[in-house]
Amino acid sequence: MTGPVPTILPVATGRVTAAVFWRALRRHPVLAWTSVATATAASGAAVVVPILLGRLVDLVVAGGTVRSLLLISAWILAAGLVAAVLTGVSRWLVTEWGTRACADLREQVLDHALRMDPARLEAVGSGDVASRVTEDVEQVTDSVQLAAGVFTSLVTVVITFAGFATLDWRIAAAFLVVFPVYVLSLRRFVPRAARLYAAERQAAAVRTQSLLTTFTGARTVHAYGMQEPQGRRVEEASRGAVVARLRAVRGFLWFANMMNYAEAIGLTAVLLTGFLLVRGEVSTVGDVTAAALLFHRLFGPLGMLLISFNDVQSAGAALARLVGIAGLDVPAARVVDPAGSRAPAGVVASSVSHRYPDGPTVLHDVSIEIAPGESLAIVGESGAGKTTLAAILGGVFPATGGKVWLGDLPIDDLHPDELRRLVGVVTQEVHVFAGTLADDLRLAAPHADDAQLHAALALVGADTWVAALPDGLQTVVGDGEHHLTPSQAQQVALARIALLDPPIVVLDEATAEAGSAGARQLELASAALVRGRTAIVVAHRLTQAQACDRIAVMAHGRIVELGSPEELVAAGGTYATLWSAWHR
Ligand SMILES: Nc1ncnc2c1ncn2[C@@H]1O[C@H](COP(=O)(O)OP(=O)(O)OP(=O)(O)O)[C@@H](O)[C@H]1O
Repeated sequence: MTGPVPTILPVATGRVTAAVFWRALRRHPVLAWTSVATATAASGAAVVVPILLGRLVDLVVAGGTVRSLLLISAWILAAGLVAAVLTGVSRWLVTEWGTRACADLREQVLDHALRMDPARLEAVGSGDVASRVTEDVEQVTDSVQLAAGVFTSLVTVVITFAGFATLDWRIAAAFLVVFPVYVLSLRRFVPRAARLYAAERQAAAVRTQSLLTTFTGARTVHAYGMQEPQGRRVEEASRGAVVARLRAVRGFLWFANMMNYAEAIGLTAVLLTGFLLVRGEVSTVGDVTAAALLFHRLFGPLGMLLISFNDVQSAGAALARLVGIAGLDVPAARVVDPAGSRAPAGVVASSVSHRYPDGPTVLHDVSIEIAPGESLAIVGESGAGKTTLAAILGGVFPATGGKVWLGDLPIDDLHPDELRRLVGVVTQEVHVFAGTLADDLRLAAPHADDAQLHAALALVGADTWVAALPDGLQTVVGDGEHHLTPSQAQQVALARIALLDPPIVVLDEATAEAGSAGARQLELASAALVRGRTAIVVAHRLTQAQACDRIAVMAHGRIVELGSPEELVAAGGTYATLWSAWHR
């Protein structure tokens, strides 16, 4: 049915990352052009200030009049003011531009992460995805300010260098001695930084994964007394992240030092050349002063550009990981016709087999046909493959072999939205989302009104305890809020399915969590949900199986008995033995 599931999420190449980011930037042309225009005007106005200061020096040396000194001072003031205002405006525009581009990308990444094939998500572990949609998104968003700085610095460098060259080309040429220092430092730093930052982000992802595994498996960790080895694993992952971070910082400090050397060399070269030119009377003290001031002005943004290579590399690594998710081949969003979803539909499995990544085959050649409106119970020993088969029939993940049809449609061809409208699944892991109970229920049916929510709760027998909640449907539930018992959480999950009202339901041990009083209640809730639908029920309680039209008995990944409860009891096989034991 599907090939092996890749076990790592892709990271985009530099070219793809740049192309995607460029596309995101181009989506806002007005902001783009106004940003470029104001940044150029701001830099132009700022370059005028040192040039006018040079004039002022020459005027003082030549003994100019007070009026001419005041006039030039007024121009300096005006140019400085214009430069300051325009710089502020351009920074705001560039930040706005970058923020919008990042927001587009973030939405795309989140959308792709949510639409990802669950089998792939399971294979790669949710830690990697979590770290990408949290830490990497945060890093890229934080880098917008940096990118705005880089952009304005770039414009400043170009405009200032042009101003520099108009003063005296020899001084401009002297300034060029800084470039060999820059080039050599960059050539050494850039490839190292790429490696160091990628390693740093990877180590952070490993740490997140290790923490998530520990928290989500906290009960198992406690139950098996695994606190110490698990703690060691987390500690190792954290140490790995710290070491990777320190390596990256050391690499950066070396580079920052090289930038300071370059500044000293550049300023010495400019002043020395200026001194020789003034002595040879080919240039004025004012021009050299202006050149030194321009150099000083140039060095700030130039240093910013080079030093931010550090952060640009780091943000680039994060961006590449985001683009890796944004580029995943996930089904496109489509509007589904809700009217078509309630038509009766059967389920057919043909030669379905399955193996989890790196595991043995746990389902072997399972074929079964469930007619529209028929209910099928799956029973069998622990590990027989009941949950796996139910999950595959419910489209939770695809089988590694064989084919499944829901109604006339191969399950692989169904868009996730269509799939969810066609089949409602309650797995063993029910989750109560943080928020009001009403919000939790409306996840399944966003437009349901309170009366519909109450009706769904009544159907699954939850109306009494919901009525007793402090704020009824508006009670805030979830972690750290009003606690729902496992059986209440199961009922909420069942009520969500009732609201979704799909023609097919897959209920996997919906009664397993509860004590015997609650179990009976949940059994009734499941039975209410099964009525009038095609149903696949993984049944641990045989009374639940007995209420279904047919029962499939599984052992070692195969269906070993199949028939109505009466037929199976009469056949005197495995089910008959189980039933008589249950009855006793
Ligand atoms: N996510 C998984 N990764 C690897 N192996 C798995 C996974 N889930 C189940 N298995 C293995 O697949 C086999 C079938 O498991 P499955 O949960 O489908 O059986 P089951 O009959 O539902 O058992 P139970 O009643 O205990 O839930 C078992 O050997 C189990 O260890």
